[in-house]
Amino acid sequence: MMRKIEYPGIAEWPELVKRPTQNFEDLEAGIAQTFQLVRVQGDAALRELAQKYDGAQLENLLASPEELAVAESLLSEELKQAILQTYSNIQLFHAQQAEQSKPVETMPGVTCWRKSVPIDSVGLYIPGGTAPLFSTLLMLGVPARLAGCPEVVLCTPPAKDGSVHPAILYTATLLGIAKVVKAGGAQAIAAMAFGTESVPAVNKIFGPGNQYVTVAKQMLSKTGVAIDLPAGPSEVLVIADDSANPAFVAADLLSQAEHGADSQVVLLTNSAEVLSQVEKELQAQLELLPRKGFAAKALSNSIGVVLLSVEEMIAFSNLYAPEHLILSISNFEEVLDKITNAGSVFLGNYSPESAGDYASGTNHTLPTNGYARAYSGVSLDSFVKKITFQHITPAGLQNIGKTIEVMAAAEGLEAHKNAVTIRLKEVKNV
Ligand SMILES: NC(=O)c1ccc[n+]([C@@H]2O[C@H](COP(=O)([O-])OP(=O)(O)OC[C@H]3O[C@@H](n4cnc5c(N)ncnc54)[C@H](O)[C@@H]3O)[C@@H](O)[C@H]2O)c1
Ligand SMILES: N[C@H](CO)Cc1c[nH]c[nH+]1
Ligand SMILES: [Zn+2]
Repeated sequence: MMRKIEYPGIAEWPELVKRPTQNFEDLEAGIAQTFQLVRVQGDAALRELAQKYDGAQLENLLASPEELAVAESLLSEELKQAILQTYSNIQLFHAQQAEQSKPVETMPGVTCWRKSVPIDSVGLYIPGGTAPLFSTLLMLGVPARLAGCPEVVLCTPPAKDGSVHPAILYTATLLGIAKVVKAGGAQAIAAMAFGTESVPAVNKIFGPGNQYVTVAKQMLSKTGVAIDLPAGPSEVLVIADDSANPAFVAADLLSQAEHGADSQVVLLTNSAEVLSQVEKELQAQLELLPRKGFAAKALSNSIGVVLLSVEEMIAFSNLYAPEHLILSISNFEEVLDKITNAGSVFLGNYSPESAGDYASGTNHTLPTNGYARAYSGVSLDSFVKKITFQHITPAGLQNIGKTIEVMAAAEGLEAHKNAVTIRLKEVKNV
């Protein structure tokens, strides 16, 4: 069960907001070996590691056109409808993120503008180690398509029999993604970063995953391949006052705890009574879960904290910077402006976090492990570069030229100054 902490002083908070410790050095050493193996042996390494980590013996690393074609017939109508509804909601929410940058005349004759240009090739990692997260494919594939990225590659771990879940294949087909690679973990990230015989190297890699996937993505920082954000083991922080429904709160905590043993969930409350009721609910609901083992382990890494007031709880939450924040408090409208660090926020007793995981339209690929202090979740912007343009007329150069010359001279960069002076001389002579 969760560790219970009552009225910790502010000095104790920095220790409390630390996620369960991981030995990153050991992880990095193993991942560096995987990177090297994939760089040198390409597809052969992917086959070897699929056998080692996923128990799958693969002839072909790519899902075949037949596997893709048959997937639809393996899904219920109900599930296909749910996928289509979710697709539509994500599309609606992300389409309105498109930026319309208008040209700005900063001085007469000096015009600047910015244009969003899709990233040429992107790789999507879809987690599949313990559950086939086809919802993540919608979260990444819909904005990739809206942005207009021409080349989209998908990697996901194979099941033991070498198959990929039909819902992932069906969703890939809906999105027009034909290259579905059966590779998981750090080896999938390496394949998309460096390329193999079957997997093209891409410019940017997207997607959440366990610690191996997340650390592998972070290790790419010096390779020239971009990543979306560190989106590791799922987490949720619930702020609950005495208007909260303990059964709902427990259900939300368990919804993220069941993702994996390395997930963490946090309950903050200003009522010791709410904490003990939630604990009872957690025990009862946990028993009913098929993924009880994962959830119980995650709960043992989790905390329930009693604080003095809503203000204190918000301050603690801002320091923790949760991936998901749920406000189960009566006056949530009054505190929205005080939230400074969170990936995605759910308001009131009837906004379960699962709504954002699946269907409301917001993106569920979100920063974990405190990275919400500085990172945003995936959005349409994640799939484009913003290129700036400018055009200066001869009259415009006369207006701005002196400013450039003075600044360049002050920095001691004479050639910069001269690039203006040489033109101004010509403009004056015309
Ligand atoms: N933050 C987010 O936005 C977000 C969204 C969805 C899911 N998630 C998280 O994604 C994760 C999915 O994890 P998962 O494990 O189910 O699937 P996964 O696909 O991320 O990882 C499975 C792969 O991990 C590798 N692996 C497993 N054990 C290994 C070992 N001992 N050494 C080296 N590699 C190993 C294997 O290659 C395997 O294919 C969960 O932690 C979940 O909480 C996060
Ligand atoms: N909660 C996860 C993000 O941390 C996303 C997800 C996918 N499926 C269910 N949940
Ligand atoms: Zn979830």
